[in-house]
Amino acid sequence: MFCVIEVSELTKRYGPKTAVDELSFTVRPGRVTGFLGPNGAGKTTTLRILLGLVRPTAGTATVLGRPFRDRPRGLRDVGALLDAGDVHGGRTARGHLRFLARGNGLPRGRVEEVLDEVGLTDAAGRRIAGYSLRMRQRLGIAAALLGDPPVLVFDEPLNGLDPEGVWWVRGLFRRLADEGRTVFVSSHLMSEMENTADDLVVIGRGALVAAEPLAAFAARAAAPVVTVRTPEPEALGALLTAEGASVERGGTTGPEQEANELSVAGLSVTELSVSGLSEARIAEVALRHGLLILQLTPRTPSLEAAFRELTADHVEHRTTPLAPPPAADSHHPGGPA
Ligand SMILES: Nc1ncnc2c1ncn2[C@@H]1O[C@H](COP(=O)(O)OP(=O)(O)OP(=O)(O)O)[C@@H](O)[C@H]1O
Repeated sequence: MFCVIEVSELTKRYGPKTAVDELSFTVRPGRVTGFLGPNGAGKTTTLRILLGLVRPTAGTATVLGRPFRDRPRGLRDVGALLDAGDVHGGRTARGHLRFLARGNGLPRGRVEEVLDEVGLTDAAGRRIAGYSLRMRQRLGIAAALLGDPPVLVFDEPLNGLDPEGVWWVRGLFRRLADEGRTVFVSSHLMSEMENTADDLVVIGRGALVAAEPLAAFAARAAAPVVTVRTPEPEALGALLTAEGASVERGGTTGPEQEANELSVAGLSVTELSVSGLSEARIAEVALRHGLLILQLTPRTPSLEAAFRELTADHVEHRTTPLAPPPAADSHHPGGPA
């Protein structure tokens, strides 16, 4: 299978801090791939390495088979939005895009096309300093589209967009992917990717957590769990496990806490969390063995909850303020390593 972006054993250390940790994944064309991870997971660092702005400590990151630094075609090969705030505020949007077009040997007419595409034509003569974050995001997307590139990389492009803007960006990504381009989009929110991405690359603390189609991630990580309340947890639990389910035992309530007929019978009730079997199958197993079930409640965790759970061990707890990044090998845009 041809993969446009290939990251292999990539590591980036800043002093004692490992920002990216032996990370390997691939990104395919014709798909929108979400690059997900909690804040500080290493997404921006990975994207900056991919775009040749930061040098890795070890490993490789290639675009179309070569490191980005070795690509002379610039914006014609890869369009990127890294930081929407990283533009000269004194320029107009049109001036900024013309400057980029000139530097990349692109025709001037292309500037008007992308301004129109992102809906900035009317505001194109205004200084960028007066732009809202939303307008800057659109301008950043226009710059990424300028060279009509086959590969597009966006760092948190939905940040600061209103619902209409999010809807528009989603449509744009879909169209770009449908045209056969590679669209790689980072976010720290699964809710943003849920209706946007075809594939997911999930990282935590710089390391890979999952790389698979969104549908596979949903089926695996957000599989339905059935809560079963029963006075016969051992027997039922063993039977369900034998049927292939995975069973977790929850709390038990005694007869005095059960405000129903069971309190009369003097039974304690235990809650089991069962995954891997439907409620109908669970009920059928219980019936077949004459076991009493009091309640069967299916629940499907949200994808956001599944993502948070998966990356919970990988969340960086910033209890002390971060030291400003060193000037060399800057984390901030505009300072290639
Ligand atoms: N230049 C730098 N110097 C020191 N540490 C850095 C530098 N750049 C990034 N880091 C650290 O590396 C880790 C990964 O940061 P990175 O910005 O890549 O994460 P992220 O997933 O993009 O998170 P966010 O969404 O918060 O930007 C963080 O702990 C960050 O503080």
